[in-house]
Amino acid sequence: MELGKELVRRGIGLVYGGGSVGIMGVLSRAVQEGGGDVVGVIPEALTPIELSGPMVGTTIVVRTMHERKAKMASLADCFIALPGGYGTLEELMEMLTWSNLGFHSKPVGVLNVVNYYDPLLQMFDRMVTTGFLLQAQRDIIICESTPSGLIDQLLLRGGETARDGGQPPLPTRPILPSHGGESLGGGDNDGNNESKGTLTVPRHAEETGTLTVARHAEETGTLTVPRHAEETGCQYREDKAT
Ligand SMILES: C/C(=C\CNc1ncnc2c1ncn2[C@@H]1O[C@H](COP(=O)(O)O)[C@@H](O)[C@H]1O)CO
Repeated sequence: MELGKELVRRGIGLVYGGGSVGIMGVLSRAVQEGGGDVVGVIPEALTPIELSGPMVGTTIVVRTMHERKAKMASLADCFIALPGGYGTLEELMEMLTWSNLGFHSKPVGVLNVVNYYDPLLQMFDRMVTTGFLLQAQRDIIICESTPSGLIDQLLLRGGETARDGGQPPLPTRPILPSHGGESLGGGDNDGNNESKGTLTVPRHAEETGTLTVARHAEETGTLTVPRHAEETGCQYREDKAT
C-alpha cells in the first residue's frame, strides 16, 4: 500500500489497531515488510486470530477499547484516518475532539482517497456556516488525497505546534443556542426569538462552564462560567436593554 511505503521511505513508524484484517492489515504488513517499526495495540477481546488475524509487529494487549485508544494516542505523534466505517469515524472524532479541547496538540489528518471523505468534510463546513464550529476548529483537520501530500502537511503542522510550545490555544466558541441557530431554521415555533439556549463549554474535564445566551447573541447575552472564567476564551457581552 502506498501509505505504508511512504512511511517507510521517510523512516516513520506505525502505531495501529493490531491485527491483520482489512486495510489495517494491508498497511501494517506494508510497513513491516519495508523494514519499518510497527506497534499494534489491541484489546484482549479482539486478539483471537479468527477475529483479527495474526498480529503484525510488536503487539500491546490492553483490556478495553478505551485503553486502546488512549494508548495509541499517547504513542503516536500524529493521526491519520484512512477510509473506514464506524470504528474509524469514532477514532477520528475522538482525536479531533481531544485536540479541540486542548488534551493533545498532535496533527490530525484524513487521507481522502477518491473523495471518500467529501461528505464528512462538507458536514464540517456546514457546522461552521451554522455557527456550531469556528473556522479555527474546522481547520484542525488536515485533508489530502495522497499519502505523500498528507504526510507533508502533518509534518508541517507538527513542526508549527512544536515551535508554539506544544499546546495550542483553545479556540473561542461560537455563541449560539445548542438547539440550532437562525441559519438552521431555528427559533421558536411561535416566533419568539428571545428564548435562551445553553451551550456547554468544556475546557478541561474538571473545569466545565456553561454559557447561556439569547437567541440573538448580539442583542442580549449572559455568560455564566463558574470557574476560571478568565481562561475560557469565551466572549462576554453585557446585557443591554433594547
Ligand atoms: C469483526 C470483529 C473484529 C475485526 N477485527 C478487528 N481487529 C482489531 N481492530 C478492529 C477490528 N475491526 C475493527 N477494528 C478497529 O476499528 C477500527 C476500524 O473500524 P471500522 O468500523 O472498520 O472503521 C480500526 O482502527 C480498529 O481500531 C469483531 O467481531
